[in-house]
Amino acid sequence: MTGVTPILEATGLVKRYGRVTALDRADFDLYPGEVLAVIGDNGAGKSTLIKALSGAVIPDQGEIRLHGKPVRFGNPMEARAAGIETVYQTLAVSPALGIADNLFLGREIRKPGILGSVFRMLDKAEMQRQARKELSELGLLTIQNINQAVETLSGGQRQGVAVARSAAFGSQVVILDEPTAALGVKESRRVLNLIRQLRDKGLPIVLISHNMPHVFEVADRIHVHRLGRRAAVIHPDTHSMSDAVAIMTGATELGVA
Ligand SMILES: Nc1ncnc2c1ncn2[C@@H]1O[C@H](COP(=O)(O)OP(=O)(O)OP(=O)(O)O)[C@@H](O)[C@H]1O
Repeated sequence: MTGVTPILEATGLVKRYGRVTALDRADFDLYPGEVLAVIGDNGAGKSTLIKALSGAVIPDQGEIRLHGKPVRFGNPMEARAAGIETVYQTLAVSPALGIADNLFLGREIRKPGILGSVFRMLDKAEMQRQARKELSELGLLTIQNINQAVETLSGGQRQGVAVARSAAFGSQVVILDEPTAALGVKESRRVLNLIRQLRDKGLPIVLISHNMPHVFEVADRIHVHRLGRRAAVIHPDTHSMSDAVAIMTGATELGVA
């Protein structure tokens, strides 16, 4: 993609944990409007890369650029404020809260005027209205009751709420960490459709996954991580799953950036 500035880009990221080098001069780029999958063997450094991009880990060396401008995130809140939303498989939502509450967690809408500014009263009706709108735009309104506790939802619906939450707030980039790992076939399908919908709405997505068929189904490009760095970027239409596995395991160095 020559001539197009990546939305999110990293060069030469290094992160050491004692004697372990989790990131060893890793590069990364994400372009507008794409689903980029990140794959790699266990321990290859995928999580550390994603944590560095989302402010959860501060790299020892290297540079991260958002819209071409260097950024330094001291913590995940700073990355989020800059528009990088990360949905972790486990920490996606607060189970005991309702759907609308989950969507607005940490960004609650207050009532207008003095009720909100002084008495900090929440505008529940407005939050429910926006939650309903967001979920129906994403085709998730099979969920009947917007105040239903998230713990009563299915795994796929929960993931949907988490993804909707990340998509709802003017995000620039959404990072999904193993979104289908705990889901059944039907629920995985819904989440994959959701990923496509978000991409079609113009939101670029980073998808970390061990599930090759899912990766090959939705990704526009595939970043293959090996031994702490990007070993190759491949395309699902020109490379096979066995090419991907061969690069992951070091059996071949084939691949194009
Ligand atoms: N907090 C930490 N302290 C010490 N070592 C760590 C820490 N986090 C990651 N590592 C090490 O860094 C290397 C890369 O780990 P990372 O979790 O990034 O890999 P991964 O590709 O995400 O693996 P998996 O697919 O198994 O989740 C591993 O050797 C791991 O043991």
